[in-house]
Amino acid sequence: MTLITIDHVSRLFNDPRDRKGNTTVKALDDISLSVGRNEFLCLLGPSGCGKSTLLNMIAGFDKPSSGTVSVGGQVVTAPGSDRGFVFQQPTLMPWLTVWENVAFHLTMRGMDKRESREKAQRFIDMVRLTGFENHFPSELSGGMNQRVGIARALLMNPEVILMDEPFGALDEQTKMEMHAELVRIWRESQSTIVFVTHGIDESLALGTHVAVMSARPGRIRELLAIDLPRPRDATSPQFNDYKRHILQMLRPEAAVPV
Ligand SMILES: Nc1ncnc2c1ncn2[C@@H]1O[C@H](COP(=O)(O)OP(=O)(O)OP(=O)(O)O)[C@@H](O)[C@H]1O
Repeated sequence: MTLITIDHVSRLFNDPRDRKGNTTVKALDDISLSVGRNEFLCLLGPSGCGKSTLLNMIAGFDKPSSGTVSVGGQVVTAPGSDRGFVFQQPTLMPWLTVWENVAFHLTMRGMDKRESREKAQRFIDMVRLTGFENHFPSELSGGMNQRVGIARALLMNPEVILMDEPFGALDEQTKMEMHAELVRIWRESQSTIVFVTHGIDESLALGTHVAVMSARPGRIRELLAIDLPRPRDATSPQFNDYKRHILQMLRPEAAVPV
């Protein structure tokens, strides 16, 4: 069943180099895409192809210049609690503990401390931070802080989790561990994920689908359904067949001057 529909979406920005605002930059050009419930879609493409712009429009942080984005049949006009967002940096409050960060949205809504603490625990356990509830972000590793950000997004029980290169700053080993954790969390929470990355391996490690985007103006070159068993083996011939296919799609892009 379709949960997210991106229907002929284009996005023009004023060219920041033109102070008078007479020229525009086309970041996205006529994107149409559907994401089914419980799918894990990776948006993959070179830097500047508009991945974050598209994700921000699903989140309701930005609006299309033309076309529409709908989630659950409703046209997106603003952020909403049906969509959780995990940023590249975890954006935690350094003066709050792990559980206070996870429960942030609940306490903001006026829920009492005991109840919000209880609600937060389930998600702290889900991201395997049990025992770290009273630690501060500065006492945790980058990967652990990112888990706090994921738990905070999950707590609102969103239909969709939107993730903008959340593991970009992590080392390879931690990134691989986080991939396994995220797949487990995705299955356990039965959520739908849209995940932005420029890593081919990352997209193939995670996605049920990979939307390969072209360099600016961003278009969908191909939507691939990834038919690989989990846990995914990055050394398997099938994994490398997908990788070769994507590389071939992206290769001519490298030659296009930006
Ligand atoms: N607010 C803005 N004003 C002007 N141009 C913008 C704005 N936001 C994005 N752009 C331009 O739109 C294009 C797409 O940007 P976007 O950040 O969505 O790309 P991306 O694929 O996420 O890149 P990266 O992987 O480097 O984060 C870029 O050329 C960028 O310069």
